[in-house]
Amino acid sequence: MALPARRPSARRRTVPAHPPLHADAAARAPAPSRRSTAVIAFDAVEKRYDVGAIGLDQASFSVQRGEFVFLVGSTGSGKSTIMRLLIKELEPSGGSITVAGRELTEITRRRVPYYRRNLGVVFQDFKLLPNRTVYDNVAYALQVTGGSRKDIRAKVPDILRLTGLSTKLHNYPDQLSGGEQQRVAIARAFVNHPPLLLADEPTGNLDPETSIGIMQLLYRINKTGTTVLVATHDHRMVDKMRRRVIELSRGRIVRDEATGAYARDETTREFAARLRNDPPVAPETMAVEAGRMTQRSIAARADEAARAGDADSARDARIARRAAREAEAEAEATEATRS
Ligand SMILES: Nc1ncnc2c1ncn2[C@@H]1O[C@H](COP(=O)(O)OP(=O)(O)OP(=O)(O)O)[C@@H](O)[C@H]1O
Repeated sequence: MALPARRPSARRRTVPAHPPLHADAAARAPAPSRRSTAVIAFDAVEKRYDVGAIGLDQASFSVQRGEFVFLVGSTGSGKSTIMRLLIKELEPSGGSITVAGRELTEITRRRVPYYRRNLGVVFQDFKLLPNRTVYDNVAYALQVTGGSRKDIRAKVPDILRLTGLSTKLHNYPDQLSGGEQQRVAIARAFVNHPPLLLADEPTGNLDPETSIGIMQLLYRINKTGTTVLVATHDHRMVDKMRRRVIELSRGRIVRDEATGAYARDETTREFAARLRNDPPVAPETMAVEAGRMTQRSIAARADEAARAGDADSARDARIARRAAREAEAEAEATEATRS
């Protein structure tokens, strides 16, 4: 696609918040069930591959609108299977999957493309069109969903600004860094402002500093109201983000917790700053060092931070204290079993 003649508008436009997700309005599938208000609901989902491998084993979870959720777990635990079921690249062997209350098995093959218009999907390997520029890669996502030229001219510069790519419009993918390529992939996934964004290992090929930028971008997108589901191996990032975590093991959900939900809304600038500064005592560090750290010193740290009015430090210390208590209890229980 040719670049529009006029230069992208310098006007700043905020990303619109989302209307409720309509999973497949155009697909004219049966009316949504009223039993769930969740954006995503997995109910006892089974996925068995042809060769007998278990992709998912009785997996049940739901995600509400506006949530930011991490899927974690070791290799082969079922994260990608969840993503592929959600984009209807795979069909479940049992159970029920609903997106915005609509049962996915009721969406016929023919209607799948319409359903997918409600999803933004980002992969580890970017999947950019190599012979198209940054601008055209993003514009293409609008073209295939019937976007008008006017629409494209209005939306593409906006999304490239949001993703920090305004100066790279004319570059081809092989003229970009890995982080920039992933930004293009995110821009492409988000240009239609889908209510649900799925990212499968979005930082898998990136260095830690670049990964922070990508997570910051996903966080910014989430702040516009988009529900974000990220499958990742990046535990460090997950711990730093302190968002909801669903952990899988051999296709089963073994943990689902809202780790460290924020007490207040952060700006993306504050969020990035916090990611770059290690918390005084990170939960992960605490788990490792629990044996060496006395509860008294942690409590003192919490009191000190609270007195100094540093809410973040106080909160980190509180989390650390709780982790220490749990780790000590666990250590005592292990010792008791051994003796
Ligand atoms: N196409 C397939 N055919 C057969 N088995 C498969 C297929 N895809 C996945 N599996 C199996 O299903 C299980 C779950 O795989 P899945 O790709 O969902 O795991 P994952 O958690 O995403 O792993 P990774 O972190 O390595 O990407 C694994 O045992 C895997 O070998």
